[in-house]
Amino acid sequence: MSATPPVPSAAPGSGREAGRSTDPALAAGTGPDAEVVPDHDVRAVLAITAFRRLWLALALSSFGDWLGTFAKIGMAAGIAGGDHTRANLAVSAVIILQIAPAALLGPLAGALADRLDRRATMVVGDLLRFGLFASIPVVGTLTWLFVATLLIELVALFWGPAKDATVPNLVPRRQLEAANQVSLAATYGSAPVAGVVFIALTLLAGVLDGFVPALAGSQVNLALYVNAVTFLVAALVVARLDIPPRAPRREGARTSVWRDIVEGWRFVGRNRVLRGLVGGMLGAFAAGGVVIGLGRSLVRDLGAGDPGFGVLAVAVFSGLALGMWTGPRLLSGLSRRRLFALALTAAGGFLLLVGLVPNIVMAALFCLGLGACAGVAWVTGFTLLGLEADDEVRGRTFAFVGSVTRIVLVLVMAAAPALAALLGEHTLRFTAHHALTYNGAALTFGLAGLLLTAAGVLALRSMDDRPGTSLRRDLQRAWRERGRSAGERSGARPPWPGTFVALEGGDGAGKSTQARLLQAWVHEELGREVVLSREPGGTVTGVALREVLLLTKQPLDPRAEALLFAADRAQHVAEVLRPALERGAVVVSDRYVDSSLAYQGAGRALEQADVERLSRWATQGLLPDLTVVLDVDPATARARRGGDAGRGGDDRMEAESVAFHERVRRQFLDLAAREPERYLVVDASGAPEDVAARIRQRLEPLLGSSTTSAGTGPAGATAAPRPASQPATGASS
Ligand SMILES: Nc1ncnc2c1ncn2[C@@H]1O[C@H](COP(=O)(O)OP(=O)(O)O)[C@@H](O)[C@H]1O
Ligand SMILES: Cc1cn([C@H]2C[C@H](O)[C@@H](COP(=O)(O)OP(=O)(O)O)O2)c(=O)[nH]c1=O
Repeated sequence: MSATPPVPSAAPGSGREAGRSTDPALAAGTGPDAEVVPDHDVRAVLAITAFRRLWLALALSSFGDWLGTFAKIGMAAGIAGGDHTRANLAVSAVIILQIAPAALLGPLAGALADRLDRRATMVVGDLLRFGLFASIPVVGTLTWLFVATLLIELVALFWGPAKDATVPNLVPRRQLEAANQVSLAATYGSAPVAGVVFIALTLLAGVLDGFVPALAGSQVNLALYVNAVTFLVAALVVARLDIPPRAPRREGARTSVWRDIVEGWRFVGRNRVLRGLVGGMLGAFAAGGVVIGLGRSLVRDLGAGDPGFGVLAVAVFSGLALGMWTGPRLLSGLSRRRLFALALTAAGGFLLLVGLVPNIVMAALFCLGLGACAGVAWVTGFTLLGLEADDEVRGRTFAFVGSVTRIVLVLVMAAAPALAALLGEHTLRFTAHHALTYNGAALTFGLAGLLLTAAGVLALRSMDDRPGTSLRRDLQRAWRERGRSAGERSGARPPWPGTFVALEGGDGAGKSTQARLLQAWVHEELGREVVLSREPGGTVTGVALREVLLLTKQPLDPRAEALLFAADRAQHVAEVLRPALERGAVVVSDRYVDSSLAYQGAGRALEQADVERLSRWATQGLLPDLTVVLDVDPATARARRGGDAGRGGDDRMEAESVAFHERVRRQFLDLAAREPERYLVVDASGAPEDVAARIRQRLEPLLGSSTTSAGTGPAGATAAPRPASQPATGASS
């Protein structure tokens, strides 16, 4: 099965590939907050022709799969006739047949598929599915629908691993995660499209079947034919694909599938976090089983037919896609474990509402929320699974989770209609004229909602990584920082008591002058410990690097230059900034990360993302609480430098062209414009005291809120440890 339902092992870039990754950028994380810095540029990964084609084929097949699923469910219910129970059973049977093969034979088929030629496997697989889907309406019996469903899924069992295994051969490892994201978008994003197309086709078929005999009999025939054609097109696309030869497989990897499964099971059992994760995922899949198994029945009880079912399916899958795509970015600052558990709990709440509110429009809205929360849970759970599972057992863990979640799904789908029948219809009477009647399907939905909420709470209990920190405060903070880029996200600072201010701007803008004024104010007026430092050269090692960077007469390659600035910064953070912040000091740094982004990124025209990544790595994501950009035109700055007797002649940077310094200035302003809440731009052409007053005005609330920290008070205030070089004394150059 390749698209329905969302199961971890179905996606490219899942454990098997991730497990093989040796890219330090991808393998960096071992905990949920560990920094993973893959290249997320979606356009760049789709620019790889071979991957784009495979992706297109995946999108087509997924679209076909979803359309086929809706059509088969519709057809099963239609053939089964008006009897409620029979229709439910037929729908369940279709879905069980669709999922069971992967649950039971997934790992085995994966191992077999690895021995076949991948392109041939995919092409033959798509052709077979074309034939099978087309045959369903031609034969038109319930039995053949079941048989064809089973066969289609068996084919998909081989197609999926062939496709999954191909992706890492087409895409550099660094871009695997982006490839994963666009593949997910294709797999799940095609669901709402398929839902809309399904509705359109069923409505259209109603009009057409008078004219075209092949469409008569069932409204869903047209959908099945369209679906068959998508597989034909996908086969043609893959046939033209240029797949590089395969890397030899590790010996032993194909020995015993059974042992692999057992090992995966043991590993999960031993690890508290994985237990929470897998438990939560099972809860989510169980709830999914209820939705799929009883969705149609619920819709019917709400008085809507096939189109109504389509609407709810569109809502769920739109939400799913939305949640997967935007959710993790939206609350990027929140611990992933907490996000996972919260998303599960919220999904449970929505499910409960779907069951409780007997209105199709409200149900569609709640389904959207349900889908979105489930999408967030899916992506975070999936990522956590990859990060938590040790490299060598990761593939097996994914295989295990993939199989177990499917089995749970199947069992619940089979049990849900029975439970619904058992629960039967109940009427809540409020007054003589007001009453609400719930039938078994709605009650089962409500029950599943409660169970999912409980699963979320239990998951949080078992894997919370911030015990003692209020969840509400964490959420508020994450909400304030929502939508920041990956770079900024990892900059969410650990809760150290100090305050970090960086001063940025061109050479001669007045940074050193302002740093001294700031130091005096914080120390004398606020009575807090101040650490004044600078880059490059804030440490003994840094002073040596500074010599090379600014004074060398030898040519220095821009990349070497960027690396040396980053080396200086790494030492600076480790030796000066971090300890001071941990102590609770106010740290003022004359230049920081933004200087690299401006001088090496914009000035030297190195790739912005590379410079950013380098700095992030060097600083372990530490960003200032406030960055002050002293803005002045390069000519004025040059004139000031010329008038500064303490300086020697221009250094390597200062000697650069006017255009270079213009680019640097523009970049500082652009960076500030992107995040106004973390930046202050001051027109630095005014008098030093005016500039200082403006900075103080902005800093006052920031420093006021953290004056309770260690190291405050007059006694400790004078002991402002300096970095090895004493940048505060004299001009900084
Ligand atoms: N606002 C200002 N107006 C005029 N001159 C200034 C101002 N700020 C600083 N200067 C002078 O400009 C020169 C460079 O200042 P400095 O603080 O060393 O800049 P930077 O650290 O940004 O290179 C010094 O001679 C300083 O006295
Ligand atoms: C920190 C940093 C500085 N630089 C440059 C900017 C400055 O020209 C030089 C540091 O010189 P410095 O004399 O400390 O600055 P200023 O002239 O403003 O007082 O190094 C970079 O190019 N990248 C960086 O990451």
